Amino acid sequence: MFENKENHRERVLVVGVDVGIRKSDIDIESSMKELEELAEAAGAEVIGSVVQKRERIDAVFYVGKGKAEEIRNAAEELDVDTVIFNNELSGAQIRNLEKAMDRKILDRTSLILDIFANRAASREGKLQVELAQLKYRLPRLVGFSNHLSRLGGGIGTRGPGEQKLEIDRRHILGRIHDIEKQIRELEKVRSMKRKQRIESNTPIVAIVGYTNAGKSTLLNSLIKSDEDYGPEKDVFVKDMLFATLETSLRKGTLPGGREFILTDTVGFVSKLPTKLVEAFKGTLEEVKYADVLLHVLDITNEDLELQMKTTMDILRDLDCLDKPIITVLNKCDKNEGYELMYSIDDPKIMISAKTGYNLDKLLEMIEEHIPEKYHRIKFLLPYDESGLMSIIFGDKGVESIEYKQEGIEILASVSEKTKSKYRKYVIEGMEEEVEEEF
Ligand SMILES: Nc1nc2c(ncn2[C@@H]2O[C@H](COP(=O)(O)OP(=O)(O)OP(=O)(O)O)[C@@H](O)[C@H]2O)c(=O)[nH]1
Ligand SMILES: [Mg+2]
Repeated sequence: MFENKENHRERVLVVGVDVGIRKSDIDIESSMKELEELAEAAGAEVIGSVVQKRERIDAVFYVGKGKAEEIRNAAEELDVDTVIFNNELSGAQIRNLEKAMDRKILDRTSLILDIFANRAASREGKLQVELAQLKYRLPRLVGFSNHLSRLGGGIGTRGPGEQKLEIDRRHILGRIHDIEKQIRELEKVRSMKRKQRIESNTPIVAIVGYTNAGKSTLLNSLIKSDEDYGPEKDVFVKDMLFATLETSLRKGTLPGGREFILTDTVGFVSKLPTKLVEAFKGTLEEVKYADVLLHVLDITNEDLELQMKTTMDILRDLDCLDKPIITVLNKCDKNEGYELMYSIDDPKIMISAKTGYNLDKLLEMIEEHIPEKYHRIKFLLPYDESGLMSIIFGDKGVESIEYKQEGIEILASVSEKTKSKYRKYVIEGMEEEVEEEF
C-alpha cells in the first residue's frame, strides 16, 4: 500500500530552513525530527536531512539557489526519489524546485495529507481528506501537473482509497462542490445523533491531544469497566503518527454508577495544515459538544511544550477553552518528565493508560468536573409533602412560590437528581435546561 511502482520504499531527503526560534516558535531540530517521522509514517525511507540557516525562506527556491544545487547533487548521489520541504510551498516554488532538482517535490502539508489519505477509513473521513487535498492542490496546479505526468505516483499523488487525485482545474472545482454537498448531508445525520445524545443527558467526555500521546490507549482502558465492554469496542492503537483519524464514541461508567460517553478523535500535530483542520471541523465538532475535555500529554516526549501549545491553540480555534479541561499526564510508567507537573494550571493528574495507574482517580476527577445541568421546572407539591420544599430550594434557587388550593406551586432550577427524584410533582411541559456556568 505504501510502496511506489518500482516496489521499493520511496527514498526521500528532508529539507528545512532555520529562521531562528524567535520567528518560528518551534525549534528546528524537533520540527525536522517530526518531519522525518511523518515521512516514515507515509511509508518513505528517509535517506538524509538538510537544514539551512537563513534570515527568511527564499521565495523562489525555499532554500538559497546554491543550496538547491547542493541538494540536487546529494539527491543524485544518494539515489533519492523525492525531496520533502518542512514548510508549505507555493506552486511557483514547487515548479522551480522540481526543475532545479529533477525530482518529485513535496512539502509538509502534502505529506500530512498523504498520510491522512492512506489512513481514512470511513466515508466521511475519506471525503474530508479528499476535500483538503483538492483545496491544497487547486492553487498549485501548474507545479503539480508537471511532476504528476512525468514522475508518476507515490506520496503526494494518492487520494483516499488509492485513487489518483484529479489534476484538471475544472474537474477539481466540480469535485469540491460535490464533496461539500455530501459532507453536508453526513453532517445532518451526525447532528441528529448528537441531538439525541444531548437529550439523553449522558455526559460527554472528549479525549484530545497530540498525535501518539496515548489517547486511544486511554479510551480503551477507561471503557473496560463498563458492563457492556467487549474487545470489539477497543480502538486501534499503534506507535505511529495518526493511528486514529476518525472519531469513535464509547460508553463508560463513572464511579458513582452514572454512564458517560467517551470520544477519541484525530490527534494534532504542529503546523497542521489549516485546510485539513477546516475539512475535519465536522469530526472535531464532537469535541465542541463535550462536557469535559481530557487533554492527554505524553510526558516522556522531548517536545512536550510544543505539543501542549499546539493542542491548546487548536482548542482555542475550535472555541473550546471555556470547558473544563483535565490535563492527563500519560506514560508515567516510563518514569521521565515529572517536573512538568508543576507548570500546568488546569486540574491535572499523572497516569499510565498502559498499566492503568491512577485511572480510578481520573474517573473520579471526570465525575467532579462534569458540569451539573439544571432544569427549570414548575412543581406542584401537595401540602403534606411541603417538607420537600427545602430540598428544592437547596438546589439553585427558587423563582416563584404560589400557594394554591391543590398544593404549593414552585418554579425552580433543580439538578438532574432532584428532578428525577420528584418527577411525580413536575407540572408537565414546564421543563427547560439551564447550563451551569463553569
Ligand atoms: N509506556 C507507555 N506507552 C503508552 C502509554 N499509553 C500509550 N502508550 C503507547 O503509545 C503509543 C501511541 O498510543 P495511541 O493510544 O495509539 O496514541 P494516540 O494518541 O491515540 O495516537 P494517534 O491516534 O496516532 O493520534 C502506543 O505504542 C501505545 O502503546 C502509557 O501509559 N505508557
Ligand atoms: Mg489514536
